[in-house]
Amino acid sequence: MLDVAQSDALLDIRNVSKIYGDPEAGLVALNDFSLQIPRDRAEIVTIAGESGSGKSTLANLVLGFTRPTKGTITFDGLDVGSAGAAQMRSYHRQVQAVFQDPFGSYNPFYRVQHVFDMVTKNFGLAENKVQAREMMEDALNAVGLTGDDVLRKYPHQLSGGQRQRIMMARAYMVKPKLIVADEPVSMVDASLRASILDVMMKLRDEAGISFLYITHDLSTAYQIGDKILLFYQGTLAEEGNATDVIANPKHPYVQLLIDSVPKPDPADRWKGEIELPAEEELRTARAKGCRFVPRCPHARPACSDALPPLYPVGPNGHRASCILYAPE
Ligand SMILES: Nc1ncnc2c1ncn2[C@@H]1O[C@H](COP(=O)(O)OP(=O)(O)OP(=O)(O)O)[C@@H](O)[C@H]1O
Repeated sequence: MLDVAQSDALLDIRNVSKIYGDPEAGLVALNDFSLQIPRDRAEIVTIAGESGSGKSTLANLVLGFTRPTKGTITFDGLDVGSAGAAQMRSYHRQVQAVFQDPFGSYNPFYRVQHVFDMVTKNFGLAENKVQAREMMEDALNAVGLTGDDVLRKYPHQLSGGQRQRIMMARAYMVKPKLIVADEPVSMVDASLRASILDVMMKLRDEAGISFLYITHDLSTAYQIGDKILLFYQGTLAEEGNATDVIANPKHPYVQLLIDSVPKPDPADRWKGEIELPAEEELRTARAKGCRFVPRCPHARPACSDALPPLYPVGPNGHRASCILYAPE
């Protein structure tokens, strides 16, 4: 993966940690994380990992809903962690969000039209009603829907896939540079999932919109094929091109997750009598080592001394945070 120079990045996350509670001893939801999304080409960056691995924390940080404990997030030169209300307003024109089950928070008595009226009003998108309607049609067409079909309907009259596409259309209407999509496909079945992925890829390729795509589902990341980052308990375990990582995972956690590797060599296992700390202890700001030690078939004493850096393990920026790959 290319390491985009700071000035070239659209989104530039540098050494960001989010610690809940005491900064010295609290729970580390995200640990020393860096990511750059380039300005000159749109890409879909998949963030994957188990429940509690820090994915939503990252989404909330990027959206400015919560601030980093350490590190900086800049977008087009704006320091998202310290921006004021007016700056955040213009920021949210450029960075939109699509969440799972978005209609859960909408009034079921409003027609779909209301969702679009609100976004048009809030962001001052149109000069008049005719222009607003044209923009709605354009946005709905971009996600494979038409206005007459959906605008007059109530949320419960739509399928899960239609609701998600409507939320993509709503985000697209604002013409953002980045969409943070937190589990946009989790509520829908496999065939509709593919159609939402098609929408994301179309918006990437035709509208130049990048995505931070947060999911539990590795098969969708594989279909998209851009960059993937796999989190384990707030730390980045492995990153690279999705096809490389999924075909050839290197971090023992990612190997387990993908379950595509032969059983580890028994001779390689830690055989000594060691007392393993509770996993929550490994997440506190005082913890030093790799958080995967209690579950890792390759664990050795050095793994508890320090969290390994990301070592190169393959082409296209494929890197893994595991001492198995430390240079001799
Ligand atoms: N406001 C908060 N206060 C304290 N701890 C929190 C808070 N928000 C999240 N956490 C903790 O931070 C860790 C990461 O949570 P996060 O929601 O980012 O994980 P996730 O990967 O998005 O999980 P899921 O897939 O279940 O949504 C978890 O241990 C969670 O309990």
